[in-house]
Amino acid sequence: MFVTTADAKLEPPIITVNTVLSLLAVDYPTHKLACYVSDDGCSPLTLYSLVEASKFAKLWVPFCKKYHVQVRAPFRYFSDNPILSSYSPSGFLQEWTKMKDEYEKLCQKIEDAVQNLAPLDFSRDNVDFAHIDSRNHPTIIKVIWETKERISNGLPHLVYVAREKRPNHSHHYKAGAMNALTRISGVMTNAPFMLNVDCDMYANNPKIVLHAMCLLLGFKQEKGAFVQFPQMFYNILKDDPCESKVVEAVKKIWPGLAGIQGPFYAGTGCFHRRKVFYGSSLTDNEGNLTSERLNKGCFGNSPELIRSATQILLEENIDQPDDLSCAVDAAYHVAHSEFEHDTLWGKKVGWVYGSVTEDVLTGMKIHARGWKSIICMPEPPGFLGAAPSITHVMLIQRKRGITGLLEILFSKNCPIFATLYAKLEFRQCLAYLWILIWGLHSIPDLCYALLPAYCLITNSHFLPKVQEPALIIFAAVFLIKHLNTLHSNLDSGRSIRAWWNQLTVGPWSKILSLTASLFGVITVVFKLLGISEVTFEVTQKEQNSSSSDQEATYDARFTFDESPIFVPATALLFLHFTALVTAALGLQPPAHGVNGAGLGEMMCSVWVVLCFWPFVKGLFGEGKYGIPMATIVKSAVLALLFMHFCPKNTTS
Ligand SMILES: O=c1ccn([C@@H]2O[C@H](COP(=O)(O)OP(=O)(O)O[C@H]3O[C@H](CO)[C@@H](O)[C@H](O)[C@H]3O)[C@@H](O)[C@H]2O)c(=O)[nH]1
Ligand SMILES: [Mn+2]
Repeated sequence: MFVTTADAKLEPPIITVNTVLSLLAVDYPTHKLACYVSDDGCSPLTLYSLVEASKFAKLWVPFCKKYHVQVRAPFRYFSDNPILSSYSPSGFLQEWTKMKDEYEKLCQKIEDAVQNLAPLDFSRDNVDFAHIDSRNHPTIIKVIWETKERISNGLPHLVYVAREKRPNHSHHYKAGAMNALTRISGVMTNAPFMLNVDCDMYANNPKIVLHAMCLLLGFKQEKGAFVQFPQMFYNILKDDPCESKVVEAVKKIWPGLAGIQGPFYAGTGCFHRRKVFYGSSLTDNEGNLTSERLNKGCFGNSPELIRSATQILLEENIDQPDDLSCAVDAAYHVAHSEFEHDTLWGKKVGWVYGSVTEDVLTGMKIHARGWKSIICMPEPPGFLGAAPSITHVMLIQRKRGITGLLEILFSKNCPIFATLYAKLEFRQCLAYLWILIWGLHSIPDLCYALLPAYCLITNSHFLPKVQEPALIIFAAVFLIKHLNTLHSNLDSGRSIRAWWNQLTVGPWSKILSLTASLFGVITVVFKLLGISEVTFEVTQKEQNSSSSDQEATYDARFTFDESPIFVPATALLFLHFTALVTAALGLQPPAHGVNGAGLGEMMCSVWVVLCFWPFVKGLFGEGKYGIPMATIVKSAVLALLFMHFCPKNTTS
């Protein structure tokens, strides 16, 4: 079980701790489990929090198992009061209260450490954390808890890992972290299956491992490379228009994919077959695994790793070390920043490098070797995470996503090649293309958003006039589109209210498109031109335990900063204001006959302004709710430039 975290500030340790606790408490023989936490931030706070959490886990895990607790992430569990029915076993309430006390103490300790109130006690290990720079440090591996006795109802192993980082070595962000974890766990415990989650995705269903094992084991012919649980969120508001997208994906697109080669790998909430990461193809029969493929050039210079990989590939019995500490030296060796040098890691072995959406890329490479993937949607959902509630975070996330997907599209990893030269099925390829070109929508979106303003300013038209019957076609398209969303909303059991939100806030998708997606496209163009590098910006995570206190509306959540990402949309708005004023006052000389702009263009222009309503509010907002002056000036300049280049209509 792998958990990744990268920054103790953006990803508060208490969130990671909750995820880890929910994993330590799953229903499965514990001596078969181990939990590894990768900390790319190399923060003593994270380690301290995990050490404290492991002490709490000794009470928490037995409590969960004794009372069959469903949600085993304490912050979620304690956010509801216990349902005390006549069935509550005697003593439950006392234990519940005690557990809640203990959890609050744990939170307090972590909070104190974060606020720098309590000195962190690393008397044994302080050498490691002295003068740590998170971008330049040696490997730190700490076995926080080790199950000595092989009993099935104890605590799983818990290991903290901060892989070596050096400024002159690319660490490949999350993909690099996953590869380091794969190797470290390979030499330490070498389980044939690996679960990975982001630090904010807790296990919401204690039976997840059993569900996944049912799908991965016990078939005569194994086909499934990984079992993906859909990415779901706990803090989605009622009638949230963003939810409708998620629901649609889960209800329609994922099951659709399941009929081809299976769902995409979503980067979190996924159980992988380890041997797939070691390069095994579906049709490889054991004979293909010659020792030549298991050499240093492939896996790197670690005899322990090669031995463990051999056991996995040949499906031999796995010899687990009696004592994890014996394996720590080997683990340090494989976590070295230079270890991957001249090996196939990141290419044919492990998570694939070359995109900030390493998940889609890695999943595609697995499908290209002929494997299938499996979707698993138990009730209650397997994993839940926090959806970003501030727009700013959403924009970063979307921009990174779009960038990563386009990186794949414009590289040798493009799925078309995988279909032509490897085993990616044609329809699966189409599915990948469908998602990879997502960001390119922003270009037509931009053109369409400019069109009405352009027409009003130059007094030309793109729509038929009111009296022309052709207008019906346009009106009908508009109507049908919205009736269709209404239908799909009602179909998935959501209210008319949700549909209305989608209609009014739905233009959000336009905002995202003309801010984040557009910048994603620009980032990729810059990368292709060799002007700049793409980096993985980690998103801010927050812990909101109950959704009821989140009555905030979407507009109220819209925050701005100096980032250039807001410039195009603001400029667009200025343009439409100018256009509408021009048209209303009839400042443009009328064009010949019926060729001028008409009601249609006006309505479209108003519609664009409505779509960007949060920006209109932003113009008048204050503090983080207002668009900064610098952005306004830049946008105004951009809008003026556009108007300058509009062809002038001269009266003749
Ligand atoms: O250098 C890094 C950067 C990130 N992470 C971890 O990567 C995860 C995802 O980062 P986050 O900022 O939360 O990005 P999201 O957009 O929420 O992530 C989605 O998109 C990513 C890229 O497609 C996938 O890797 C994730 O699994 C998927 O949840 C987090 O656990 C981070 O700690 C690292 O371990 N090392
Ligand atoms: Mn995330």
